[in-house]
Formats: sequence, structure tokens, C-alpha cells
Amino acid sequence: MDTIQIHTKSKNYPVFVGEGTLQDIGPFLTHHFPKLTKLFIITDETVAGLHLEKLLTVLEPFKTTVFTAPKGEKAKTFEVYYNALSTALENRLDRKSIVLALGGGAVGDLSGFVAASFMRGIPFIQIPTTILAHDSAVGGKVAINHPLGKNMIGAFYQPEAVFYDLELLKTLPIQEIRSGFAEVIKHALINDAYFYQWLSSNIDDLNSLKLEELSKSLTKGIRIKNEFVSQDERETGVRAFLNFGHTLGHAIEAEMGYGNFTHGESIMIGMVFALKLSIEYRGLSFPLPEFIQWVEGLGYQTKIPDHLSLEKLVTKMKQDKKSIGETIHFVFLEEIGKPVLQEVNDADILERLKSF
Ligand SMILES: O=C(O)C(=O)C[C@@H](O)[C@H](O)[C@H](O)COP(=O)(O)O
Repeated sequence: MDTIQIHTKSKNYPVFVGEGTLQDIGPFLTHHFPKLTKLFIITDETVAGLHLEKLLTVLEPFKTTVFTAPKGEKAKTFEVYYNALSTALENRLDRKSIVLALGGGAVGDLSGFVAASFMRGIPFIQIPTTILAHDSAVGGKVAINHPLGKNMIGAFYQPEAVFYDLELLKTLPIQEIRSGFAEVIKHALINDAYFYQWLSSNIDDLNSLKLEELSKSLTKGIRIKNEFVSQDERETGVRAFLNFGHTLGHAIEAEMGYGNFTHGESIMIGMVFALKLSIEYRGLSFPLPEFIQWVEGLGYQTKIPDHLSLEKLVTKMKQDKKSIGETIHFVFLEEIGKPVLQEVNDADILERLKSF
């Protein structure tokens, strides 16, 4: 098992990565929370069917209440958030209760926001069940969506620990693997040319990822994430670099309709566009055609779906959290591992989208 210590201004906490880490949750709770009254497990329909029983078995000595959200981004609505809080209140959770997020990024984001706001904040623990969650479960960005934008209502609220049990990833469908792996590629591109080199020369088939490759990809990705989050927990500076590919990616995800196209697949298109602009605006020297060939071979789309309106994408990009006074800000790369934030003109972006 690997343990990665995350350091932030508000909290330091461990991320345990390995096979069977689920077994360690009970002893961790007993040791760190001797006055714990009740566990509030938040999960989704699919994950509940696959892993809830196993979790309940290892947590048998504890009193638990379970809330099951709809799958994917549908978990991140006001209605589901309200229902989760109502369940917590009806079941008399209190300030000594702990939220456990069993699921992927959406469940983690919802659970973290429930934990951050229930009685002004109770502890929570992330139990990720997807590759994508190596990114979302670490760093404390918790949120729900607003019809006008993704993650618009939320908080920076760190978990007490993250238990990443690689056993739970064995049931992941390929689309989910692809979604999560896009964030691994992002971490490499923004921070580590050697890691990027390793990924692009070793990973050519996501269907047959070996455990060592997966484990290295996740632990490396989490360490990179820690580098940014430890310097800038509340995204006033370098943390924005973790948003590489997200300016267009979030807009595509929203325009496709949440849940119709995965987060990582949208981000991959956003990264290809950001790489192209990095070459044009910042003189990045990068073999983009080879990159496109590699990721298309992994099953990613690299073009904006035809039916989307480019004008609407630009409007959505202006609502991005990095925008200042409606001016779009993109994360570009000057080199692999050297990101920069740059203001861009929206008419210019529209033109470049037309020729993308
Ligand atoms: O942790 C961060 O910071 C990130 O930006 C990581 C992103 O990959 C992640 O999708 C994040 O939730 C996006 O945050 P947002 O502030 O753009 O909604």
C-alpha cells in the first residue's frame, strides 16, 4: 500500500492507495474518532449494487445510515443535495457523525458539500471507486452544479482521509476508465515531462491496464495534485493550472447535457484545444499530431461534437470560474510541465474554434 500525505493550509490528511484498503477504514475511525455517533454513507445506484455490502460488512460495528443518489452528474443537483440533508436530519445525525463518500467524482463532490454544510460542517472521508476520483477526491473541491454551470455552488472542504481501494476499480466500464485516465494525462502534461513520456510510451490500451501501471498512474497523479493544492488550497494562483483543458471541457460537458458525455472525455477535447492554442499563443514545441494519434488510439474523441454551437460554447466559457469580468482565462503550456494562465479574447477563441 502507498500512503500519500496531502498538505493544505486547513488540513493535512493521508491518501491510502492499494488493494484492500477498505479493511483499514474501521480501525482508522476507531482510532481517530472515539466519540463517533453515526456514519452517513452517500453512494449512487450503481456503486451501491457493486460495493455497498462489502463496505457495510467492514463497518459492521458502527451505526450507519445510507443515502443513495442517482448515478453520475445527476447526483449533483439541488434536489439531491436537499434530499441527502433531509435524510441526515431525519436519521438524527449530529456533529459527531461522519460522512463517507462511496463512489466516483460526483458522489465525492456531493458528499463533501453535504459534509461541509450539515450543521456548519462535519468530517468526511472519501472512498473513491473510479480512476477520475484520484483527482476529485483529493484537494477539497466539493460542489453541486447549477443549471448555469458546473460546480458553481460549493466549498473548499478537505476530507479526513482518502481510502483508495484498487480492488474496487476492477468493475469499472471502459468509458469510466477513459474518463479518469484523461485527468492522469492532464497531471503529467502540466507538471512532469518524464511522467508524460512514460505514459505515452507505456499506455496504449486502456482495456488491459495492468495493476502496476494503474497504481503508478494514480499515485503519481495524486502526488502532482498535492504539489499544486499544498501551495494554493483556495485557487488564488497556481491551483488554477489543474484546470488545464477544463475551460472548453466544462463547456462541452454542459452543452452535451451532464451525464451524456463523461467529464474526462470532454476534458480530453479541451486539452487538445488548449495544446493547439499553447503552440499558437505561447510557442509550445509539442508533437500534437502524435498526441492526437495516441489518445485516439486509447478511444478518446479529439474533436468537438458537430451538433454543438460554437457560440454557445464561448458563452459557457465566459461563465467559467477562472473568468474575470467575463474575460476568458485559459491554462496554456509553455513546455510540458510549465503551465501559464492567459487572458484570451472571446472573438479570437470563436475563430480558433471554427478552425479546430
Ligand atoms: O482540483 C482542482 O483544482 C481542479 O481544478 C481539478 C479539476 O480536474 C476538477 O475537475 C475540478 O473539480 C474542477 O474544478 P472547477 O473549480 O473548475 O469546477
